[in-house]
Amino acid sequence: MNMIAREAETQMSKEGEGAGVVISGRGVGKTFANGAVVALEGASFDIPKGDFVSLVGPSGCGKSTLLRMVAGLIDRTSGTLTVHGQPVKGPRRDVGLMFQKATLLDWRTSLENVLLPTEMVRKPTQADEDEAIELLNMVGLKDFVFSFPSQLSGGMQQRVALARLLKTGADILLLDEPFGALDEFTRERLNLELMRIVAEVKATTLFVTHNIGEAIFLADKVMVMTPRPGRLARMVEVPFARPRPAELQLTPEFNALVAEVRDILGTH
Ligand SMILES: Nc1ncnc2c1ncn2[C@@H]1O[C@H](COP(=O)(O)OP(=O)(O)OP(=O)(O)O)[C@@H](O)[C@H]1O
Repeated sequence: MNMIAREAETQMSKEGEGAGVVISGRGVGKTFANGAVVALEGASFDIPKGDFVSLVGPSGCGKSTLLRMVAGLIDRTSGTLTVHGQPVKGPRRDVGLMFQKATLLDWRTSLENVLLPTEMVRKPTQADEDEAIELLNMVGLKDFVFSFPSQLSGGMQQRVALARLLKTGADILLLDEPFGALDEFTRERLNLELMRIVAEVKATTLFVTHNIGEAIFLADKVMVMTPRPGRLARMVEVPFARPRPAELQLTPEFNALVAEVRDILGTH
């Protein structure tokens, strides 16, 4: 990145912090294969502290790419991107990522899996263990603290992964279709719990999904993306008060917003 871009990034980060913005992008772009594949182009956005933002868009529009750039796993090709006012240069402790597949270690219990990120940096203490058990309680696995992944359903494994993510202490959660591989019933239940948990830990959350209803139901804002090249088409505000009962999804107001997002995506 050149000097001017770095200065602009620093200036922008100061402005962003003042406004309580946690993640900020200006003209963020990413190409692969020496520019042959434009995964994302010109994405500009501000995500305030504590917001839940859903990313929706067709397959290949750059949702995961954007998430990976925010996580510092891949570098951007253009634009500026800051987290907590600092240019993203690599993975950060306060940013945690969760994928569709839980990637738990089979030979470790739920508790031992949740303690893994702590073990990477130091020897876990009794307080760490207590906190891990509390987090497993929070995600509804009180009775499965000493179970192994093979003894858990897919939904339960994702719950362990969520507890493991929370144990890192990250206050920015990047969730890439975390419940996408689960059946609809389990997914809906986990979504309700996720809403409760992120509010409880006051996390700022970016949540990728293909499901428009789910995106709206969970979020304060929906980032609607369009493909080839991936662009941020609109940031749609979700006006519904919290806590949100599941029945909200049956109301005309909710369905009107679903229709609006479909319109932007051109999927009517
Ligand atoms: N490492 C890579 N090398 C080459 N092309 C890539 C790479 N990663 C992503 N792409 C391309 O960039 C574009 C955006 O991919 P990305 O995975 O971000 O989309 P997505 O919106 O998350 O898709 P999906 O909803 O299917 O997960 C796609 O065209 C994809 O093929």
